[in-house]
Amino acid sequence: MLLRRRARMLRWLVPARLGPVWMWKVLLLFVALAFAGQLLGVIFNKSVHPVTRSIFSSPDAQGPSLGSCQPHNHIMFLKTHKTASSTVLNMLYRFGEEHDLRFALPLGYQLGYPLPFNAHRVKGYQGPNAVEFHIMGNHMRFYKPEVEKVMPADTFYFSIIRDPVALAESSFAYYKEVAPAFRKTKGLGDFADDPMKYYDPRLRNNHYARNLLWFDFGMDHNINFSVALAKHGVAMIRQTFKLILVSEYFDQSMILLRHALCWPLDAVVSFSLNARQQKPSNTGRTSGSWVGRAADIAIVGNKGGIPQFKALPNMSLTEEQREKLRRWNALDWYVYKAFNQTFWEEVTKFGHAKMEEEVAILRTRREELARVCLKDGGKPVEAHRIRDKSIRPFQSGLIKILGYELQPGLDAVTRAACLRMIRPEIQYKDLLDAKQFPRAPAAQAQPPQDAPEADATHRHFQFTLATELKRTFLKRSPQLLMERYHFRFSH
Ligand SMILES: Nc1ncnc2c1ncn2[C@@H]1O[C@H](COP(=O)(O)OS(=O)(=O)O)[C@@H](OP(=O)(O)O)[C@H]1O
Repeated sequence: MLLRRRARMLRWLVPARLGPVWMWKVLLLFVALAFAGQLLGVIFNKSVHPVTRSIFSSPDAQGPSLGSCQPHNHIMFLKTHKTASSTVLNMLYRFGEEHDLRFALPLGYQLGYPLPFNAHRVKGYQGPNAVEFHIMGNHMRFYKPEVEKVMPADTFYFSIIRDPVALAESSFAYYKEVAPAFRKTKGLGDFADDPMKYYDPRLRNNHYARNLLWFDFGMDHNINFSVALAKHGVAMIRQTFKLILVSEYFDQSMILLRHALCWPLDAVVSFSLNARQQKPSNTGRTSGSWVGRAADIAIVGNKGGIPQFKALPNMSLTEEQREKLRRWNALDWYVYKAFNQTFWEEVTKFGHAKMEEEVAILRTRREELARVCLKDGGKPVEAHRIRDKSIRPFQSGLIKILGYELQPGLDAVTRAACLRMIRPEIQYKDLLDAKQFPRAPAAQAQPPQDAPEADATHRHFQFTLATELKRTFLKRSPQLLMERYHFRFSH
């Protein structure tokens, strides 16, 4: 009796809770279809349209129409020092790599700098026009007859300049321990007050301290200033260089460059490379670069577990000292003013409204790419915070050169494109070198040939060498090592 009642209860409960069998069948069919759909979607997306998922293949990558031009691919960029030229070179590296172009790469890391350029400094050079080179852009002291041996006749020449005061700040911070004229000073203001007290034109590496732009363009940077001479220099530059970009108007420069080269928007979107760590000034003002205090210190080593400190150079400048620096760098100041004017004449020809519109598009695109590619919204970070050692920027002197960390979890295509945008110059050159000369020995294994220890490319050699020495030597005498190699380790 009791059993029968329980059985009746069960029969009532089960169908009521679980529903009829046909309903289960329909449900199962739905689940199976949904699963198959998901599976197909994944397979389809991965194997048929992998690229459509990447932000780099969105229509925004092309930017506003360029008309019916053909992209330039014979390009010579004179990479002037401390002018944002590494950011520009990164774009050339990216474009060349993506389009399988051939670079006129240096044997080491610079094209013979600071000696005037010689064609034999190019790796793989076999005589005039024997090999087709597309892009040349590493540091060199310009010397046209030799460049013309390497680059085809239809090459587009361009370069970049920066306000000589800002350039002096950047150069001072970077080459403080390298240029004798800077080494002896207490700070940049001290140098500006009386440059002749510290400057000896005969000393190696002092070109970093006076008319560095003029020097990089291949002219005599110690010659006394006269308007006639300066005009002649400007005319010489104009004869060869079709476009001179201005670091202070970097985004407008990129728009002019993109139209001159007929390149898609993404080719000129970049993240600033080689930036110094910003510091608040003691007056609360920043000068476009950091203005530190004499009391600022950097840890330069570790001796017996005790950190070793060194004072950071004093970078602060009064308005009077800024004016003195303009006078000291009078040739550069003249060049800057002349090409700044030319630049704005070009913008007028291009159209101010159109320029504003395209700059806004460029900035939006950069923000978009930064959000996708970079950790923490693209905030530059100190080298030792970058976990991937292969993308740590080179460190010079006591100041910190910042780099970027990639956003984790990117798909392979996006990651590769993002990585290109933040790969530091030295590592990028190595990568291109290895691609162009697959069986050749690594460049950094060679002893430096180009120039003295100040040569930025040799800094990498020093870095490599010092890294090897680090374990055995640093513990015993970090200070000695710092002085010998002029740089600070980024752990
Ligand atoms: N996009 C953009 N716009 C404006 N300024 C920029 C940009 N990218 C890099 N920079 C600044 O350029 C300075 C580094 O210049 P270079 O890369 O030419 O240096 S180097 O000669 O190759 O060492 C360095 O200047 P300082 O920070 O004043 O030292 C960079 O911050």
